[in-house]
Amino acid sequence: MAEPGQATKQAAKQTAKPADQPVVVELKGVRKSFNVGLPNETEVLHGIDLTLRRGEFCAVMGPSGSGKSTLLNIVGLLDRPTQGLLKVCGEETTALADHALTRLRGHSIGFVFQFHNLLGAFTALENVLMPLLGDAGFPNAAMAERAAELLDSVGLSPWRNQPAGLLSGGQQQRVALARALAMNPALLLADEPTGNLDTQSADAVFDLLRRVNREQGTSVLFVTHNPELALRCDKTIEVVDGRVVAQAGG
Ligand SMILES: Nc1ncnc2c1ncn2[C@@H]1O[C@H](COP(=O)(O)OP(=O)(O)OP(=O)(O)O)[C@@H](O)[C@H]1O
Repeated sequence: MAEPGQATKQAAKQTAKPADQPVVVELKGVRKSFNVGLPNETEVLHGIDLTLRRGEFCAVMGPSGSGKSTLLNIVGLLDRPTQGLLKVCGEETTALADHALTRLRGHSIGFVFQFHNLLGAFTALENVLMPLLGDAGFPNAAMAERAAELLDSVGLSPWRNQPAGLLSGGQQQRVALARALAMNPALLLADEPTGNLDTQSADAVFDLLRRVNREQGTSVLFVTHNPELALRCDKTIEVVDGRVVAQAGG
């Protein structure tokens, strides 16, 4: 069992990415409360500052209930901060209308979750096609080709016509990653994508994330409870009780 802070200290020793890359995500004093105005109002994030640059791969660690998913939901524009500033891909988001947030999210952000939310009765290929469809009712040849390429890039070409529900957990997570990459997002948010997998499958999914990050310059926020995987990231932040208590690397 790693000591608290060990992962962040060791990550600091790793080589940092160049600091002159453009900023993809910037949070300043972000606070989040739930049940605002009700007797059970609770502040879960207490003023988070965070900068993520193009091509940076940042682990987010911290105990259960510390606010990691809440933070990812805010960065992913699925939820709004109660206070503070959030810039995504250079756009200040806090004053944006819902439809503008949806547009920015769709073009700039890919999500991979612990429970990958694939449609089990649909094939691997169909799952990857979903975000490419947009308003189109049916996929065109270019969409089908892109989905096939994405599945190939995660090593799943032979399984493209398998119903997703029949694939192994690791394979399903790779389909989820291919789906998240469909729109070529600048930012990938991964909330414990390896949490449900055996060590070998977790390593394979992590290696894929790392490869995408290195080859395409995708910035990644990667929530994990696994200190060994955190050590392989460019930087690590530790969130405890809604505050960033340690930051290393970057
Ligand atoms: N919609 C909500 N309404 C009220 N409280 C919430 C809501 N979502 C999260 N919380 C609370 O916010 C706190 C932080 O939750 P969050 O899921 O962000 O933690 P976490 O660090 O991701 O935990 P885990 O590692 O277990 O996934 C918890 O106390 C949780 O109960």
